Amino acid sequence: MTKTFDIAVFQGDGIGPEIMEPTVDILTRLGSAATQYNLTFTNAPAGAAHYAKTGESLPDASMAAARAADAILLSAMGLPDVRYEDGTEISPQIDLRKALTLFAGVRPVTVKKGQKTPLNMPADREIDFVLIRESTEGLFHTQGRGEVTKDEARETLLITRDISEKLFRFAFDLAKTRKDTGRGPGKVTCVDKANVFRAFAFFREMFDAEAAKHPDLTADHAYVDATALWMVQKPWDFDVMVTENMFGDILSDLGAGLMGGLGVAPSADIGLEHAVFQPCHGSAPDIAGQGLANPFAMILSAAMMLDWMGIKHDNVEMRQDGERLREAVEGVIAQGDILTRDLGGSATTQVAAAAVQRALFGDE
Ligand SMILES: NC(=O)c1ccc[n+]([C@@H]2O[C@H](COP(=O)([O-])OP(=O)(O)OC[C@H]3O[C@@H](n4cnc5c(N)ncnc54)[C@H](O)[C@@H]3O)[C@@H](O)[C@H]2O)c1
Ligand SMILES: CC(C)[C@H](C(=O)O)[C@@H](O)C(=O)O
Ligand SMILES: [Mg+2]
Repeated sequence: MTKTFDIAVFQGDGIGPEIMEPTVDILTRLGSAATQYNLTFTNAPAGAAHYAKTGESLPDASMAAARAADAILLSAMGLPDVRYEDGTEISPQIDLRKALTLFAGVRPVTVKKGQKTPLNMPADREIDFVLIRESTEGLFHTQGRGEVTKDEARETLLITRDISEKLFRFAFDLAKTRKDTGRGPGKVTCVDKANVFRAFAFFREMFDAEAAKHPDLTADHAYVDATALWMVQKPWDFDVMVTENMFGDILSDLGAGLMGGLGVAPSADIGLEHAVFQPCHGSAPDIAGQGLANPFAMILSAAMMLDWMGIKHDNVEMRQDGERLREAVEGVIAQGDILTRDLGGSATTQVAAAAVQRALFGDE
């Protein structure tokens, strides 16, 4: 039986619409060819340009569309020159994460054998780990509400039991799935700064409590500064790592760097009910409107969306399509002759996306 799923689409700012359009084209084609599912799309205006025009960064109607949708696709939001009155940038993606309690920011880092990486990696090595960034609290708790006087500025880092327990359960479940499918050794690393901050000792305590429930998995701890070093020196040692919001924001860009750049770094912000799928990168105003944007991170985020919906709704075809889509992008990257400028090629956004369609559908 064919089931229809509605996707809320946040095209966002800068290169956002340029990478969203080919992604929605691919998803539409996959949905039309499928027999077990069909996709519809609801446009949800939001972001910095929308704020500049209307005074609203995340209109109620867009928030309602996000809540009503089966999944949410988001390209990138924010522009350096458009700011709220408090001086911070327009960032409705943070509001979405908080409003929909999307505590698990899932940011996979993979470098296949032979894929370009700035690391001098032994030929027999591959990188394959998942960084889970808590995405609703931590140092982002007072985002936009920090106290600033003439002589002092203050922000608060918040770690709660409720969110941490959900976060760690998610991390161990993911490690178990990866182990069961032969993808990883079944190890979760808690990345913190428990040597200095009581909040992180509390974080670690809750991690250890969840770890005790999973004797079949390995749990370890690493300080965030050492983790940055090891992500460069021996990234193949990680399986699932789980960390606070700000640490995860920074380390996930380092992870993107290992893969060759932000243009190939997908992500998913997942809660118990809802999820947003978006690249790790921003609106790239420096290259917007020139056809230079790499669409792969956005397309890979769409593949994560199919994975998530396929599991949630037990829709085998959708899961298979998620896998096929990811393999198509990986195939184009491995082939190496049709790449955008950030990966050393000269293909436009449209040409790179068309190569993925060819790999998927066998187009001429
Ligand atoms: N998730 C998001 O929506 C998100 C993430 C990060 C930054 N931002 C916002 O985006 C704006 C720009 O921020 P920034 O410049 O620090 O980060 P950015 O990620 O937009 O760009 C950083 C660098 O990476 C390049 N880049 C990014 N995505 C690319 C792609 N798909 N293809 C090719 N090159 C790509 C850019 O050209 C730039 O040189 C800011 O307003 C920021 O707040 C949004
Ligand atoms: C643009 C910004 C608000 C966002 C964040 O800090 O979470 C981005 O850097 C990300 O990694 O998704
Ligand atoms: Mg970031």
